[in-house]
Amino acid sequence: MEEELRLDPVNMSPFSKVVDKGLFNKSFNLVAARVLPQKVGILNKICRKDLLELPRVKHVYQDQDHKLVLLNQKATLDGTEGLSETTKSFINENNVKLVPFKLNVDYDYWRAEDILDAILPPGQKEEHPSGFTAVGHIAHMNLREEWLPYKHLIGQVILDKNPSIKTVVNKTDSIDTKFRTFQMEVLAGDPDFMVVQSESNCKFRFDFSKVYWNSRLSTEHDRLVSQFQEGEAVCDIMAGVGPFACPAGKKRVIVFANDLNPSSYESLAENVQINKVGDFVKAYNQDGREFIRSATEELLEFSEQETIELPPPKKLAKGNTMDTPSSSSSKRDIRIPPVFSHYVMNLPGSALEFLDAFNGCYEGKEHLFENRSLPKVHVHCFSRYDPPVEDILNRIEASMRYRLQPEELSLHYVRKVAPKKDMYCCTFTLPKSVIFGKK
Ligand SMILES: C[S@@+](CC[C@H](N)C(=O)[O-])C[C@H]1O[C@@H](n2cnc3c(N)ncnc32)[C@H](O)[C@@H]1O
Repeated sequence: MEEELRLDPVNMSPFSKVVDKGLFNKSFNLVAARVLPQKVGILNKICRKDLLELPRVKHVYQDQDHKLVLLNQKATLDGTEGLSETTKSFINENNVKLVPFKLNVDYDYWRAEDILDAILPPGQKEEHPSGFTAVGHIAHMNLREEWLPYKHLIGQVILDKNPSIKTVVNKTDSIDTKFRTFQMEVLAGDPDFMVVQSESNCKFRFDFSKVYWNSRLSTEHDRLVSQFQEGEAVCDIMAGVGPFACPAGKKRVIVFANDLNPSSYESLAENVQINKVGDFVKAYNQDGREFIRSATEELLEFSEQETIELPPPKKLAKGNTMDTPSSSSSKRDIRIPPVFSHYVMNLPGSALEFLDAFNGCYEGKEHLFENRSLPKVHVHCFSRYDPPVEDILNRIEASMRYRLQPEELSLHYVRKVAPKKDMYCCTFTLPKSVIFGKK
């Protein structure tokens, strides 16, 4: 088992905004075996268990024409304790001298957890706040009230110990705004909120203080995108900055992506460009309820006029072409379908209430589905019930005015957002009587 150096509590006022790094200079008294350089290899081999094995600490040092090999922390200078019989014999047979060794470490040596454990008052140690969510160069923390007096110290430690982090912020309220953004306070670093975040093989640029982004949803983004097929059309009604839309566009899925927040819309449009999916993804800035209807009509018009012309397959070395699903056929155009195959609604606090907009959205257009499946809806929601099915079926019915049978609803658990609040994705096929019925 690896040994650890221990850092005792340091005395620092919670109100100091700057960590006194000098307080973390520590010396540890150890014992070293002074051996000839040619003996280091054999010592390392046969006495390994008795040598110092500490993360981020080298255990062999030069001492004139000899080497000093550090022994484990239990070893005593007279060689009587903390060493195995093999090591003791090696020491005797080779006339090895044991000498005192002072190991000095400083602030740079310690991990963020060690430093925070030493600064913060004793309590539930495992809950000391060294964890954060990274969004681009921003470390996003959600500090509990008891740590707030130390927030600037915590921020500095996080900044110092994570080279890719340039800004540390703390969430100062719960998310309840219309656009699912939250107030934040800079604890350390530059007040720069413009980030570039990678996900699903795409890059997303956005202002983290103005739009919604949650890196914990990456699996959910990938899960839904994997259900979309090349050439299908997807209506992403609450698209944010494009974490469903851009990866889907890369798969040559046609996406109408919308967000009501003007800042999200701007970033969405920019991310479409950054990820070079402009042939497949169109960005909109409307209310979701109106968008369900307007996008459904616009897609039909669009499909009657246009096809998407794909660039010729990329040339590879020796004249081979890159083999993609559609480059195997000689046809290079993708026909735009007249109907959406999927509607995505990721606004878990209220998206179920938007389902009424599907009533009559394909009224008089039954013929469009003669050779196609009816569209699927993937709508996210929260539920406080366990099991949640009845609660969700009731809410779908209240909004869509149609009672789904339990077997018509596929419920995917996404994540826990609070002790009694889970997020789900409900997937179901839009019933004929809903979409072909009256508005
Ligand atoms: C939970 S976020 C999800 C964003 C994105 N789909 C994702 O997975 O990261 C919900 C989004 O819905 C947008 N929004 C809120 N109300 C809306 C509405 N009435 N119509 C359309 N979008 C809305 C917010 O601006 C926010 O970007």
